[in-house]
Order: sequence, then structure tokens, then C-alpha cells
Amino acid sequence: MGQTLAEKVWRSHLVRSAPGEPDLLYVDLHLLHEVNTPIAFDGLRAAGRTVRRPDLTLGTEDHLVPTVDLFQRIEDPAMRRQAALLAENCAEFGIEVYRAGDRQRGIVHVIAPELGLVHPGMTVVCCDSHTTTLGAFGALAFGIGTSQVEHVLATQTLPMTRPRTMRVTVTGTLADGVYAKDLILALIARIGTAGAQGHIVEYQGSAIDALSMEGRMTVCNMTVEAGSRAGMVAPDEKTFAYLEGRPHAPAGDAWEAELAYWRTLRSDEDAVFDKEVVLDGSTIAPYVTWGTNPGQAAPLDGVVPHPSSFADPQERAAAERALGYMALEPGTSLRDVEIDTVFIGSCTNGRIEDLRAAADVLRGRKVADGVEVVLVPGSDTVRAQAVEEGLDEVFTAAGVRLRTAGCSLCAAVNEDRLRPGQRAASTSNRNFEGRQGKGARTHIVAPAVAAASAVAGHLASPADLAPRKDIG
Ligand SMILES: CC(C)[C@H](C(=O)O)[C@@H](O)C(=O)O
Ligand code: SF4
Repeated sequence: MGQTLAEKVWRSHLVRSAPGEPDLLYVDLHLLHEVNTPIAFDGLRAAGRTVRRPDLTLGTEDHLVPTVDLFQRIEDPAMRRQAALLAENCAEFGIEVYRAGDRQRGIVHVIAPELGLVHPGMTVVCCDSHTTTLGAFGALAFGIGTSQVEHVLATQTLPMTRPRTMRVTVTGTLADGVYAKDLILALIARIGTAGAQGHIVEYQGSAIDALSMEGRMTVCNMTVEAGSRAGMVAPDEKTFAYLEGRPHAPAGDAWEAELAYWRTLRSDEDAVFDKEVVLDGSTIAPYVTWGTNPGQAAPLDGVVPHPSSFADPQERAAAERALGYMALEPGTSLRDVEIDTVFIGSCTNGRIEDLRAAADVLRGRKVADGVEVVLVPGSDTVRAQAVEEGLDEVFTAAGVRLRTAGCSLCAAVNEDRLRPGQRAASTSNRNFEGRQGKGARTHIVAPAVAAASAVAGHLASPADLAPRKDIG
């Protein structure tokens, strides 16, 4: 029987496998940020251990950094201390770390691809649940916890029980105005936040093949929101074109040799997956979340659902609780939901393709009175690219400031957060209670819907906006 892509990558990294025990996998790339890592380094020190492969390890300051004035002092003393510890620990153990002011710095899941660090067939781990993003390159990329971070630092290996395999085939073509973010929201709405639990998901189908690398990263990023440990897309010519020439991509003869191997990295025709889901991409519309988990989502053309419409008692109770928190009435048209904040950014949708999509909507338009747009690029490289393309001028004319890179309003782990009762259209990936601040309400959307909502003052798509006078 043939092998799936996930099985091939897993097998090629097996250090040890014994009945009844987790497999031991070799780790090709270990990424770090400020959160969870201090305890891991304390554990190394307490055990008198060193870092096995500092050359395969990289840190970046992304979660706690200010985004208006990058060098502004972090007010919260504990947060300020935690922020400083990453650089101190990396210096002590000889690990490279990108700090505020370094041009390669940014959100870990944005800079690793930018730098050409993630190659097809690699195993990649990071102290972050959205490490799944990096599976877009045909790598096996897992988020890991603090004790696992310590283990990988010390041994460059990860004990892990092999998950099952799941294939999601998205057929057809996404309609104009429908993006990767809508695809993954539609999938999670269909299979639920536990629909991929215990599985590595491989995405296939014409709609996936048609996505850019950024779109594939958006889809893989939110695979964790369906309960999976990893999402993957088999590498193809788009993958190779994205990688070629990047700082840490192979070059010359090494490039040719790697390319030959990368071209073998796809599931065999006769591979059998443990679970199969098929979605018709041509039926997907712009999606928004109405609730407090990424699976509580619906097409923007729809209405806030009645909890009684859920047959499952747990789903019904969850919907009732969510609508209470979100202060939404069943039957309300989603386009009637007014917002006061728009966040464009995060490791889900903070890349240049996402800023271009937002700029295309905001060009020649103004943000509605009473709406604040928090626009945060996923990396300082993305920011520089946006400035080079003149997008910053488009944003400024619309009344939007282009900040510096970081996780920012995605999660209330830094000093960018919403006040109780504020309601945001957000291009991030989680809408849990309090995610963007205590009592804040989050509607997850694609960048184009976020930008259109900023202009309209309520959840909207670009098609809902009045034509622009000067550019039609
Ligand atoms: C802080 C980090 C551990 C956390 C994660 O792992 O997802 C964060 O990035 C998030 O998005 O909530
Ligand atoms: S941008 Fe958000 S989801 Fe991504 S790593 Fe940062 S906090 Fe987590």
C-alpha cells in the first residue's frame, strides 16, 4: 500500500520507534519566541544541559513587542521581563534571535518562510500552536509545549505518537472575492473544531493547487483550529518558485539536488487516508464567525443562527453561550452587525498578499467614523514591501496607520488589546471569549472583508461598498 506525504516525512525522520512508546523524531528546524521559552531554558540550566543544535534554532521577538513605537518601554514589569528573557537565553546558549530593529524580525510563522528556512520534507517545531502554518511547504510542522521545547533544545529530537492521516480535497475554483481564509473558515464550520483531532491533514484539490503560498499558509495556519496537530500541502512549482533565492534556501548544485527530492514528496496514488473530507470550492462564499470559536461561522450573506437550529445539545448550548457573550440576536443579518475596530494582521493574514487585498478595498475610500483600524504587518520585511509598493500611502489616505510587525491585537498577550464590549472584524484566527481583550468580541474574517467592514462600519464585503468615484 502506498504512503501519504505525512507518512513519508515522518518515516524519514524516525530516530527510534518501539512498540507502545511514542516515536522519536529528528527535528530539522526549531523556532522560538518570547512565550513559554523562559521555563524551557530554566530547565536546561537546572539540568546542566546545553543546546544540541543552536545552528538549527532561531528566535524572534513577536508576541510581546509594541507595534506603534517599537522601542517603547513595555509598561507591565512581568511582560517586560519575559520579553527580555528570549534575547538573554538565546545569547547564553548561542542561538540567533531577531530583536526589535532587526529587519528580518516579525511573527515567527511569517519570517521563517520569508527567510527560506522551511523546506519541503522538513520537520519543524515551535512553542506555538500555529506552527501548523509551515506545513504549507510540505513540511511536518508542529506546535509544541514547554517541556517539549526543553527536550528539543537538549536533544534535537521530539517524542511524539504518530497521528492518523486525513485528506481534505477542495474541488472546483474559488469565486472572485473568496479567499483562502473563507475556505478554511468554511471547512471548520463544516467539520467542527474537533473535526481533525488526532490527524495530520493533507490538503489536495484544484482549489488548493490554485492558492498562492500565502493562501496555503493561511489554510494550514488554521488547521489547528479544527483540532489537528499539522496541516500539509504537497510541494509544487509554486512552492519551489517561492523558495528559490531566499536567504536560507539551498543554492546551486544543492538546489538542484534538493529539488529532485522535493519533487518526490507527495502522497502515493494508492495511499489510504484514515479520514476523507471533500469540499466544493466553488460553493464557498465570504465567511464570518458569529460565535466564540472558529467553527461558529457562517456565510456573510447569512444570519446569526438560532441555537435551536443545532441538533446536537452541546452545540446548542455552546451557541446559546456564544450569542450571549457576543450580544447577538438570532436571525440578525450578519451584515447588520456593527463593528468599532478592524484588525488586519497576525500569522494567519499579515503577509504582503493580505495587505494588498486590504489596500485594494481601501484605495480611494475612508474608514467609517467611529471605527479604528489596527493594521500590523506580519514582519518588518512585509512592512518594507508595503512601503515600497506605496500601500502605506493608500492606508494613510484612508485614515489607517501602518504599524510595525508583531502579534499585536491577535491575542491579548501584549499591550495591544480591546476594551470590554468592543467589537472587531479581525483577520486573525481565534475568536474565543476575551481573545482580543477581556469582554471584547471578535469576528474572524478575510482581509478584504475586514477592509470593507472598516469602510462600511459593519460586517461587509467589498461588493457591498459604493463604487469609488475616481477609480470606478
Ligand atoms: C503564546 C502562544 C503559546 C500561543 C499559541 O501557542 O497559540 C499564541 O501564539 C496564541 O496564538 O494564542
Ligand atoms: S499572530 Fe496570533 S496566532 Fe499567530 S503566533 Fe501571534 S498570537 Fe499566535
